[in-house]
Amino acid sequence: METDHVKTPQSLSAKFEGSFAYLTVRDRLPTILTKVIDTIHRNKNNFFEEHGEEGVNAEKRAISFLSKLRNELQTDKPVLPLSDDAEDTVAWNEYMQRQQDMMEDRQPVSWFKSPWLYVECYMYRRIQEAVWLNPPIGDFDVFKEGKTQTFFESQQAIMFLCTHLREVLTSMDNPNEKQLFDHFLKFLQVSLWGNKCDLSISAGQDNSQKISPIESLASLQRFILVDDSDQVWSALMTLQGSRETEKRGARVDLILDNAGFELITDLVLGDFLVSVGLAKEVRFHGKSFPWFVSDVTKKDFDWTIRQTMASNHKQMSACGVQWKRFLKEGVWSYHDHRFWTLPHEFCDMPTDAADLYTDLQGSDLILFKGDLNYRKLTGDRDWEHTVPFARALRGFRPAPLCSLRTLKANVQVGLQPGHGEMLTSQEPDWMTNGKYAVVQFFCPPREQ
Ligand SMILES: O=P(O)(O)OC[C@@]1(O)O[C@H](CO)[C@@H](O)[C@@H]1O
Ligand SMILES: [Mn+2]
Repeated sequence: METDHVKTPQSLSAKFEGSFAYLTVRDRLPTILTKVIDTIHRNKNNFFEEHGEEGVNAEKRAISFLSKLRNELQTDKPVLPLSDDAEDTVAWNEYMQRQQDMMEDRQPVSWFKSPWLYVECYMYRRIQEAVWLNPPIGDFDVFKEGKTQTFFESQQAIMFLCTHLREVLTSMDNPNEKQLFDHFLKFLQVSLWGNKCDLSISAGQDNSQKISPIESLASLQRFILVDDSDQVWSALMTLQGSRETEKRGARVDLILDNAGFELITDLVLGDFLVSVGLAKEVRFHGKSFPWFVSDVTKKDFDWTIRQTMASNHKQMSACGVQWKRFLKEGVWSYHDHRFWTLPHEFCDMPTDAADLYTDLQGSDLILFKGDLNYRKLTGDRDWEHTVPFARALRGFRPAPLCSLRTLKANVQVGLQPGHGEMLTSQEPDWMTNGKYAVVQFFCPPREQ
């Protein structure tokens, strides 16, 4: 639904030589494929132990499939239809046709000529195809090792955060609105910066782990380019006391991004919201297969809660126990939908995943974590920086929503005139260096 006078710009693409999209497709994606191949190879003995010769054959076939894929990418071959028969195969192949229909001069859809968002998502789906086509290793998560490692590397920061949360919750006896808001802001910002990288915010660079993630927030404030936190707060506050008969608080949907430290920051935020009555329900949405290296799947979600429960650190394990209880009581729930691992822009959701859109319409606040979700919200297009966020959403308006995102791709809307230009002149890579962030909110207008 195009309601505004601003024309929808073209998609970012590797066809623009030298662009961030181009460099990603040329350098980053083949490197990721090489690492995946290496991971599968290193697990050869495990596959043999579990499945005998069949496991080794599966390993060989998957590696040969992925090497071929890497070659197709590097030589800009036409993108191929998927050949497995998963739940989403038809949707992917239809989308490829849609891309084909948009190509100029009937050129084939290919890695360096088609939209970056599409080809990058497609690569992760092809990696999964390699696994699914080889049933003995069909359950293998090629990114699991990395996700586990980042979780263990950020133990110190996780302990700080869990301790802080438990202290806040036990010390808050009848807090006033101002106190509640201050704490809310902190947990929201920790979740925001959790997206910066998978290591801890406080001590990612060295290993000293002296500063708590909470203490670093003040110094990071100036890097938040758009901060609509007060509107997020208002969205939550309108639900306070407005439903006398129901339990107080909002239904919050948290569209997760990465596992490791970021997931912990999201769980801590979800815990805070529910524990202080700002939310009556938190629904976490993850991916249904391994995606973009570090994204959360159901297995990662469950594993993280189990690990947290099993910690020797008292406050950390107390958090894990509480989280398990929230899930058991249904106050928290985990959901996945195949749409989150399709290449579509979110404005396609009403037509291409109507059930998910209807589901999200029941939310009081949707929090979208991370860079890829921002790219999908805005269609990964070459927008002017001053275009309003509402315009870039192009009719995607299921409920009040907010993007919590550190900038790692060159799309940014909703800035004040001149702001983007100033940043470009001072720091040409401000959109991709992960230093900056946005808390960008949109509320659909009320029905007449
Ligand atoms: O969504 P996330 O985890 O914040 O970031 C995903 C990401 O690392 O992958 C893409 C680059 O290949 C970019 O969208 C972004 O930099
Ligand atoms: Mn991610």
